[in-house]
Amino acid sequence: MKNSTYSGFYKLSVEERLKEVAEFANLEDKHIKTIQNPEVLDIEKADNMIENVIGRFTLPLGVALNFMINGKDYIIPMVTEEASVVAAASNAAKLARDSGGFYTNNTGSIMIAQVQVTDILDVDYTRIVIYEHKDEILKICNEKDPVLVKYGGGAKDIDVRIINSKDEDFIVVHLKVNTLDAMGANAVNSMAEAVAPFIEKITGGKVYLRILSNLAVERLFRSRTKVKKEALGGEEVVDKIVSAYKFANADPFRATTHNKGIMNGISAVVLATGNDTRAIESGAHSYAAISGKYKSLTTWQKDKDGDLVGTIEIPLAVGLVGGATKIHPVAQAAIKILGVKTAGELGDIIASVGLAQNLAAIKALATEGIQRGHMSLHAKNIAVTAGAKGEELDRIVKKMIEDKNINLDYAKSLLNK
Ligand SMILES: CC(C)(COP(=O)([O-])OP(=O)([O-])OC[C@H]1O[C@@H](n2cnc3c(N)ncnc32)[C@H](O)[C@@H]1OP(=O)([O-])[O-])[C@@H](O)C(=O)NCCC(=O)NCCSC(=O)C[C@@](C)(O)CC(=O)[O-]
Ligand SMILES: NC(=O)C1=CN([C@@H]2O[C@H](COP(=O)(O)OP(=O)(O)OC[C@H]3O[C@@H](n4cnc5c(N)ncnc54)[C@H](OP(=O)(O)O)[C@@H]3O)[C@@H](O)[C@H]2O)C=CC1
Repeated sequence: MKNSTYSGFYKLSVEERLKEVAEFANLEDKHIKTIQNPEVLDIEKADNMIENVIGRFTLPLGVALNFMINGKDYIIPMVTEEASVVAAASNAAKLARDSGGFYTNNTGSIMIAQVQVTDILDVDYTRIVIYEHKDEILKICNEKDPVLVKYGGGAKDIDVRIINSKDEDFIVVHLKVNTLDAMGANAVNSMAEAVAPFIEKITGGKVYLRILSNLAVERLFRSRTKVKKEALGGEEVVDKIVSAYKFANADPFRATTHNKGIMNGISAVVLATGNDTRAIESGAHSYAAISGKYKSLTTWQKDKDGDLVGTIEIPLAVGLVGGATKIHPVAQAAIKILGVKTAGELGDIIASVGLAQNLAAIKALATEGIQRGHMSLHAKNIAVTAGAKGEELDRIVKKMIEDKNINLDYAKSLLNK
């Protein structure tokens, strides 16, 4: 069985690391060449991805190690501009490994599209009329995407909600669509637009907005983990981590930063796999506030043995088909590294990375503080900004950490010396 645990992986050269990952994931030559070549997103492809293209923007692709999820080992590709994120994820996954790593479940791939119906006086009566036409509504939606239906997906159900706004009451029809392995935005938006004339006909109202909701409450991913107190440095550390969680859950100012730490990991995998980071970010923060108060997306508690147990529950509309996932060559290589076959498996992994990322951050915060680990890795960025290269760079980083003086002025003065 494949093992994603490596000690000191970061001490290898870039080429050696890629070789290890290639062996683990059985990467083909084309994937290796893609990862090695920053020019791989050719300008024609880029020009077709967005508008007014004038070039490309490259970011580092790293891998988080040590992840065991549902008994399977994964190496996790992450794209981020922030130092210490990848190290922290690997660190936490290593802590969780002794107790089996992460265990997940999810609610499936139902996306919601909203059709807003206005100019209706008798909203309660009309709501019931719309439900009577559910089968016709679903039929019109499904005619729009026979491919999705062929694979077992498509529009499955509706909800009809009355929204009380300040000026008027209106109706919003939710189309609930199983988008299978697609993120599904284009798929459900097409359905919402196709069904709008029929909804106008049966209600006598006027349809305005027809668009998906990024609050994907029927696409929830859950992950749990347990970390032995010994791995954390004792029960006292468990208590400190639980207390850090309680702070986040009680105070939106802290919860925002706590959840930003979770998204450090989540957005990095979402980006690496060519998925839509804004869709995931907006859904996550909205879900964190679903009770009416903005809270932590994770929970941390002490179990009867004094060990730390944690959970995450988060909407994750990620896909393997569609969007940039199928266009961006590095995203395809990232999917190959993960070895995932379904969007559900990808979501399970991403939720687990979020939980791990949060564990690393709050462990550091609750004990030694964030600066030692984070700033020692960030020191490399500072030394590069100062103009250091090669062996000189390593020496300057070492000296800044030793002297606990990690800033640009000091890096420049060391370089001049
Ligand atoms: C930074 C570490 C990992 C240092 O880690 P360490 O404490 O020095 O521990 P270690 O040297 O024993 O290393 C443990 C493992 O970490 C990994 N690791 C260790 N060093 C490296 C490295 N250079 N490159 C790659 N991986 C590394 C690696 O897996 C290693 O195992 P090994 O390979 O040695 O068997 C630790 O201090 C940590 O996890 N800190 C948390 C850092 C963090 O959360 N950064 C995110 C940015 S800060 C932020 O934006 C979010 C925040 C904090 O505001 C969120 C919040 O407030 O909740
Ligand atoms: N608010 C938001 O978040 C919005 C996001 N977007 C963007 O939409 C894009 C994602 O849209 P999405 O609908 O996923 O992309 P696509 O429309 O590109 O892909 C989905 C389509 O792929 C086909 N398909 C083939 N195999 C499968 C399978 N196994 N499972 C599911 N579908 C399959 C389906 O039918 P068929 O072949 O007939 O197409 C399906 O409709 C992202 O780029 C996102 O950024 C767009 C608007 C708003």
